[in-house]
Parts: sequence; structure tokens; C-alpha cells
Amino acid sequence: MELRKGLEDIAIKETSITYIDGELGRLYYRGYSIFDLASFSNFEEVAYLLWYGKLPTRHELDDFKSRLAEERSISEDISTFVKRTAKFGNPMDILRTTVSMMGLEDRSEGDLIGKAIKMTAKIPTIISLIQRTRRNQEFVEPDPSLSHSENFLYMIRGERPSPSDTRVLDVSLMLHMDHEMNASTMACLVVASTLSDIYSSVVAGISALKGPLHGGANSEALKQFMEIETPDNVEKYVMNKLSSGQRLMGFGHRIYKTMDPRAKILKEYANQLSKNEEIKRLFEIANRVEEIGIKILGKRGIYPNVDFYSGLVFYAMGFDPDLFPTIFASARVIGWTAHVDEYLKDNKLIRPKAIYVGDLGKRYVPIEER
Ligand SMILES: CC(=O)SCCNC(=O)CCNC(=O)[C@H](O)C(C)(C)COP(=O)(O)OP(=O)(O)OC[C@H]1O[C@@H](n2cnc3c(N)ncnc32)[C@H](O)[C@@H]1OP(=O)(O)O
Ligand SMILES: O=C([O-])CC(=O)C(=O)O
Repeated sequence: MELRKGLEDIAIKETSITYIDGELGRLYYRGYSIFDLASFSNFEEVAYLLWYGKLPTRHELDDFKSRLAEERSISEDISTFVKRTAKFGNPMDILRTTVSMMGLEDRSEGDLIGKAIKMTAKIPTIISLIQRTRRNQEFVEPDPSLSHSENFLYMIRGERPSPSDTRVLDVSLMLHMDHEMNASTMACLVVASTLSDIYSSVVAGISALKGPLHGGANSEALKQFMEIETPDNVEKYVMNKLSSGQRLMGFGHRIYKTMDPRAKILKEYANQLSKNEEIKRLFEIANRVEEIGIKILGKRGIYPNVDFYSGLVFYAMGFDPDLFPTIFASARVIGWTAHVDEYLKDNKLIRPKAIYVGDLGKRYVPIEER
């Protein structure tokens, strides 16, 4: 039996959701280029596209938007739990637990996409409550008259965002919605393939996304830029980091062997948002890290990934750094649930093998003799 560490280059399903060309740095959702979707589409339309497989008509989109907007409120129990834990808890742990609570509260049978809509609508409310509680600010109730991204920023800031800020968040969320068989989507499918429920799958997805080799890299990348302090320190910092065997966070990818197309779009937004001194300086540092990182690692196909610039964009938009992975999860919940829905149409229990390398036939030694 062949050993494939990390399941590298193993396909576990056919899909018509997302296609990645890792050599050319291209990404497609349901056949549409991410560059086109980022230029012309919006959060609700792309969520609809991923779940239902086609772009909605105006009537379908209006219905879908109202459905999402109606589901934004969270229960009293969830709200109390978030307020109790926000000041000490890791936001991904809080999110994981609240999605688990949502599963306990939802007694309905079936309707996987209906449940996915509920989670997608409620997660921004939970994230906003975490940030506002930590800052000793009053909770802002969701406003159903606003779009998903406008409402998300409104709940974070307590005032309506500008159309350009709304657009930045909208595109950033679209870029994070799906990415084929990444680690967190795989975790969701493992759970789903046992015919467990969709909330349990999403809890597994959040758990896997939290790690710094996956979605947790976005806050680590920003931390890196903050530690560097000035563009003049970049070269020394990068050399020290790499020569001591550490990884450059926000660099490298299992599939992309060139610049991640999402990083290109996010870089442009990070540049646009570089209006105050701090963001301008962090953007300059990031640019320099990109340049030196590519010079050293590019020949091995190691380039900036989605997490390299996303943290800078989220920070400039007013989110706390340790919330970044939760923002990623707020969008990826759409991809997770779309893949679970697709997988369950032709389910097969996921149960790979391990190659045994231990001893066999050992004599059991009673405890007094050990
Ligand atoms: C949304 C996302 O999940 S995007 C990825 C976010 N994660 C990060 O940014 C963390 C940093 N990056 C990494 O750790 C890796 O690039 C991963 C985990 C994302 C992908 O790695 P894999 O495909 O599993 O490759 P693997 O971890 O085996 O690395 C292959 C080689 O490249 C090196 N390498 C990979 N990424 C980096 C990096 N960021 N910095 C320095 N070296 C790197 C490894 O050290 C390894 O070198 P070796 O062969 O000499 O031992
Ligand atoms: O595809 C991957 O392995 C990681 C990634 O970029 C994502 O999940 O967005």
C-alpha cells in the first residue's frame, strides 16, 4: 500500500463547485472566474451560486436576501454565552461552541441548505458581539434592511459603513467562500460521511480552520508585519526566520505554486485602505516581505497565499486581529456546507487506512512485572 502523507494529490470526490489551477493561479466558482466575481458580483449572489449551482434571477436573489437577513438574530442563551466568554476566550473557540449551541437549538429535520443559511446569517452577529463586548460597547442589533456585508460592518462599528468599505468586505468574504478540498472542508466531509448533522460538520470545519497552517495564518501574518515594525527591518527578519527553520506566515500552499489569485485582489484592497500612517507602514512592510519572500522561496513554488494580505484588510476595516479566522469562517461556512450537500448526494463513509509499523505478537506483561 502506498503511503500518501497529508493525503497529498488524493481526490476524495468529484465536484462541480470549485476549480483551482495551481500552476497559473486561477480560481473558479461554478465555472466563473474569481476575478469576474470579485469585479461584478456580491456576497449574496455568490453564496446562492455556490449552494444552488447557478446565478440567481432578480426575483430569486431578492427572496434569498430576505431569507438570509431574517435569520441574523441569535438566541438569548448564545448571547449570554458570548458575553461571558468574549474577554478571555479565543474567538474561534467561542464561534465553535456557539455553532454547536445552534445545532442544539435547531430541532428541525433535514433542509441542509436552510440550516446553512441560518449559520451564515448568525455568525457575523456572534463575531460582532465578541468584538463589542471586549471593547465594552453596547451590542448593535442586526438591521434586516442592510445587505450581509453592510450589516456586518454596521454591527461591528455601530454606524453604517461607506459603500466602498462595504464593497471591500463583500469581496473579501466572496474570496474566502470556498477552496475545493482544503483541510477544513475535508474535516466537514469526514463528519458528514458518517451521516452526522450539518452543525457537527461545521464545528469540525471551524476546528480545522483555526490552526495556523490554515485559516489561523491570517492573524499570524499581520502579527509578523507588526513585529517587523519598519520596512528597513524586513530583510533581517525574513532571513532570521527562514534560517532558523521557521515558516513565513501567509506564504506557501499545497495547490498554488504561484501567487494565489485571492492574494492579488486583497493586495489591491490593502493598498486602497492604506490611508492612515499605521496601515500605510504595515502595507509597505508586507510588500517588502512579499518581495524578499518570493526572491528566496519563489523558486520552490512558495508564494503569498490568501492569508498574506487578508489580515491587513480586516485590520484596516476595524476588526481585532484574533477575530480574523472567524471572519474567514463566516464566509467558508458556505463552501463547507455546499461540499457536504454535494458529497451526501453520493455518500461514502470516509475511512482511509494507516500502514502499521509497530510490533505484533508481544507477550502481555502483568503490572507487577513491568
Ligand atoms: C487558507 C490557507 O490555508 S492558505 C495557507 C495558510 N498557511 C500559512 O500561510 C502557513 C505557512 N505555510 C505553510 O506552512 C505551508 O506552505 C502549507 C502548510 C500551507 C502547505 O504546505 P504543504 O503543501 O503541506 O508543504 P510542506 O509543509 O510539506 O512544505 C514543503 C516545503 O516547503 C517549505 N515551506 C512551505 N511553506 C513555507 C513557508 N511559508 N515558509 C518557509 N518554508 C515553507 C517547508 O518548510 C518544506 O520544506 P522542506 O521540504 O525543506 O522540509
Ligand atoms: O486550499 C487550501 O488548502 C487552503 C486554502 O487556501 C483555503 O482553504 O482557502
